[in-house]
Amino acid sequence: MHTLNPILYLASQSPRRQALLTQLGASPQPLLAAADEDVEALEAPLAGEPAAAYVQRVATLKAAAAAARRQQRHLPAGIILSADTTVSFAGEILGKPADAAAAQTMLARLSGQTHEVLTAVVVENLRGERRLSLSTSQVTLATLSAAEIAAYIATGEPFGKAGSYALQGRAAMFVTHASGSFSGIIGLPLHETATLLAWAGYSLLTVAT
Ligand SMILES: Cc1cn([C@H]2C[C@H](O)[C@@H](COP(=O)(O)OP(=O)(O)OP(=O)(O)O)O2)c(=O)[nH]c1=O
Repeated sequence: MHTLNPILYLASQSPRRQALLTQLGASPQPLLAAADEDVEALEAPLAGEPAAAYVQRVATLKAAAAAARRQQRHLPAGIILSADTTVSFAGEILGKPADAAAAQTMLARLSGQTHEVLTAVVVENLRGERRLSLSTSQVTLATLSAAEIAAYIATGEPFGKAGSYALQGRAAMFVTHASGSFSGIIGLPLHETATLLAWAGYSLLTVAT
């Protein structure tokens, strides 16, 4: 048994995105940046940039960088998928915390409040055409004590996560309400992703003989 699907390159170092795609039955191949490529620079918000514009711009930059990387490495043609997730609260972008103090500040701000989680996903087809989808979800956190925030940071979970928490992890106990896309909150909105993959000619349900 084999599928007729093209190669699917995942332009992400996130094991969660890999796992979420695998959950759909896809077989993504990582297409990672070289050590000397300045990936962090891609993720700097512009002054006054709205969160929705920011995630869409960064996800698009990630896809473009991956497409260039594929060509440089003379890898076979394939579909390219990238994504970017951020948290938006009170008009501000809350990205990944730089350190424990930054995580503490973010979690204290999000405590007892409702914020938005935005994920943009970009797919490039075999002809080099790109499509993007934006997923926006709302998450409400319980009021957190200083001790709870400190203990949560000590678990290490906030690091590498936009907004300094992981809904798929221990922070689930802090979430009183969430609406939107669960997979989008944790890094890859799967309905939107499947729709983009279908557009690009990557089938997730039909298996050829
Ligand atoms: C809010 C929230 C974010 N996150 C994560 C998803 C993203 O991986 C991360 C935001 O960082 P991103 O820059 O979107 O992604 P990444 O750096 O992990 O991977 P790459 O750029 O290589 O694709 O925050 C969770 O895992 N759970 C959550 O509940």
